[in-house]
Amino acid sequence: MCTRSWNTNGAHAQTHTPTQTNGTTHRRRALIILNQPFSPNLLKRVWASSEWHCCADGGANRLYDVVASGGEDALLQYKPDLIKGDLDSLRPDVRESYASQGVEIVYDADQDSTDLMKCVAALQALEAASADEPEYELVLLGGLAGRLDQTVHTLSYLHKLRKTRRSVMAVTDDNIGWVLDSGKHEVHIDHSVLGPTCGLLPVGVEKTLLTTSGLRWNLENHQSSFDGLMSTSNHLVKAEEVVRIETSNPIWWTMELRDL
Ligand SMILES: Nc1ncnc2c1ncn2[C@@H]1O[C@H](COP(=O)(O)OP(=O)(O)OP(=O)(O)O)[C@@H](O)[C@H]1O
Ligand SMILES: Cc1ncc(C[n+]2csc(CCO)c2C)c(N)n1
Repeated sequence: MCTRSWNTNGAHAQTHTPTQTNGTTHRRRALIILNQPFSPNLLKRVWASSEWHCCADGGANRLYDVVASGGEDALLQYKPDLIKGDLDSLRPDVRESYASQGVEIVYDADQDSTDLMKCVAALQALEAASADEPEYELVLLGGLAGRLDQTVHTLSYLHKLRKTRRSVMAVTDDNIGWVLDSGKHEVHIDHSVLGPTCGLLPVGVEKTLLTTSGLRWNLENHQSSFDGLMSTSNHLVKAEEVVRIETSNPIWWTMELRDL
């Protein structure tokens, strides 16, 4: 059984059993900022709940533009740990500002992998260097809207990442979503932040059998496929704090995010 939620303190994703260190629950979260617009409120929330902050190439422009109006103090408060990519989108003024603050900027010329993949590789290297520490939960800021090829890349990449990472989610001003692996899931819903709409999207699988509770339109051992029934424009039910989903194959779960 996997349990997850998004609460008012920021992204809170939990799958399986959290690691216990000296009797206390220890989770750490990594944030990768992609090159897509986001509101200052959303940034505040996901930044505060993350320990490692990385910008994928032009994601650094987005961070800088949201933060720079707050002056030097804000720039220092929102200083990323790493900027990485082929750096064809990073603006010279942004590069200069972060370089002068001592931010690590890594150029990776590979044209067979995206800037998002390059940043995930950096996170994996960081984790490999402290193998006794628990894996980071990963939050992507952006990636679910904008260019269709990039958006489908996000869907595909997270579908593949489920095999090697326990917890990855993508958040934008309008949506939050992640891949539910085959099995049973509980999603704890904070209705002040999430809804009203949600979707169960069988992308990357031929078909799946779905059983749900807590939704306006529930399914009972019902086949869903890209070619057949897709549960889009479904609704979270206000009276229900938990949505339960059983799926025979991996699917994308998405929820609408209310204005923060
Ligand atoms: N229009 C978009 N829609 C959705 N996601 C995007 C979009 N543009 C960029 N991204 C995400 O932000 C990351 C950084 O993007 P950036 O614009 O800096 O580089 P890019 O050259 O467009 O992307 P890449 O080099 O990865 O193909 C991308 O890897 C992708 O995950
Ligand atoms: C079959 C195939 N299609 C597209 C690309 C292009 N591409 C994919 S990732 C990437 C990096 C962008 O920073 C680029 C240019 C490729 N290499 N191979």
